[in-house]
Amino acid sequence: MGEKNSSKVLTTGFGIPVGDDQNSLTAGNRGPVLMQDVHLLDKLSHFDHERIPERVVHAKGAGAGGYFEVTADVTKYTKAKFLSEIGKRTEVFVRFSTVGGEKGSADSARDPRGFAVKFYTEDGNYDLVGNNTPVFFIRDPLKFPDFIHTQKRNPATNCKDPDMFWDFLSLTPESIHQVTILFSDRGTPATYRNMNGYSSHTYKWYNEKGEYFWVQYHFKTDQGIKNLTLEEAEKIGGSDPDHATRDLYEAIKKGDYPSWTLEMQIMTPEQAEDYRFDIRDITKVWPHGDFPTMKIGKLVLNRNPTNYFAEVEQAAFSPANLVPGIGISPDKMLQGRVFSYHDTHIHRLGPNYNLIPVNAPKYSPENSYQRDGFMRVDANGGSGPNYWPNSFGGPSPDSVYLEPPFGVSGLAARTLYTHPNDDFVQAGNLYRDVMTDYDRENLVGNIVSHLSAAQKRIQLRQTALFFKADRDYGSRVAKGLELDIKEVERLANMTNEERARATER
Ligand code: HEM
Repeated sequence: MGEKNSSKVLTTGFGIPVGDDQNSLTAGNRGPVLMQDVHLLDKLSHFDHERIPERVVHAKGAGAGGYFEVTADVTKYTKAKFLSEIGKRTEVFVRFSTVGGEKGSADSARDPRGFAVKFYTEDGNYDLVGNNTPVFFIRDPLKFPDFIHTQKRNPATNCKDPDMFWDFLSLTPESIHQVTILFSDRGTPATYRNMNGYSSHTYKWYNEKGEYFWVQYHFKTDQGIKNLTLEEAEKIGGSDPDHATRDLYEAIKKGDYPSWTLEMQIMTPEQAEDYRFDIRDITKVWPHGDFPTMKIGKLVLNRNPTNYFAEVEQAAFSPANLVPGIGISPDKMLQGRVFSYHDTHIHRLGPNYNLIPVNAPKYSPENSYQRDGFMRVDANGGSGPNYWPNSFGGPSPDSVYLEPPFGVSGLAARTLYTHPNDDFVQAGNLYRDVMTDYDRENLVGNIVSHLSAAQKRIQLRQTALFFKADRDYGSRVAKGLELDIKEVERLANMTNEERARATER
């Protein structure tokens, strides 16, 4: 198998040759075992400590290596070096995932899919940690832990719970756009190769002159979008729960390398100011009619990991890993995310997780004054200075890498989010204008099949939201659930607070 055992003599973890790996050291041929069987103790102890915490979300996933190639000149928008010329290639590592399930859960689950890309650039690692959906359920990071709790298991039964799932979503009307995508067949992609990836958030690009732009990333699959129907997903979930993981591995193994075309939406700050949708609101898209996409590159996956744990399980992505030329936007969800990933990686992998080969920069030296900590397994900065400023020739900051200054304003307060457009218009447009009759039929069927397991009052509250997005949409769900359509309409006409009160237990 591996190169490591090339000497062919089995050793302990400390390299000491082992004479017998089948029979413990015992007193007499039937035991008991002697405490001095250090090989047995070492082997059992290492096994006892094999598991690390799984990711709190996105625990089940598959990964692969490859490259990103630039196909258009974007230097007037960004000074990011890896995007600096047509034809330039950058090594990447990509991990796809489901969100709510555990590490052993089925790849076919109805769930958004994670689409995380690590670019190993000459200015350090840039992570774009997106999903296969252009929007999200919530727009405030304060809601994220509660939202995720409802997608996981009931604290008493330890089972998935449709009441929790729909209770939270129906009390969180801004989720309607993402819920509509999730319950379409796009909620169950056929494979990881057959789905798009999106930044979902708005990010900032800035150029050499210090001018900045708001951007959204769209990785469009070159394999074509393919989804599973509810029946297909349920069948595969039972018979082959790792189908998407295997599909990715097998395709790359046989040289059928999957690829995605990166298309960008780009907006000037002036255009953003009076734009009809809030560019900081991750529950909204920028309709392509307003901002057409521009093709700028190609992402190709052509290398399977040789060891899953080493590369995929230990991969640690973070929206905080940005390179000069790319910044975050004032989207408060994104602000929350730039804290959360580093924090969770320390819990999952330890404070030196940045030195694990899949996470370490490959094409720029790590020149920091960070030292020590658990599992600092490299030279730890050797004898060089461990503080700044110093006059011993240590690395120094260079202002050329600073992000240009940007303005922020406003009164600090915990205020209810308001914006002239409402949360239902884009979900309604998606239902009416983008979906086909077949899509709408499956959407309603998928919702009815899931929502029917929740309490009646929750069904009513959620169906009122579908109704607010589109009358036909809400009416068809109501019919499928055998709800009183008059009651649904009455709830739809209430404010969110009134609706919540009217449907309390
Ligand atoms: C405030 C909102 C959010 C918070 C606090 C949050 C937090 C987290 C955490 C703690 C992890 C586990 C990371 C690990 O253990 O390696 C994670 C994984 C992930 N999140 Fe989020 N998340 C948020 C929103 C989002 C959004 C909006 C997206 C997509 C646009 C997203 C995409 C991902 C992906 C793709 C992964 C898996 C990365 C991998 O493959 O290792 N998350 N998130």
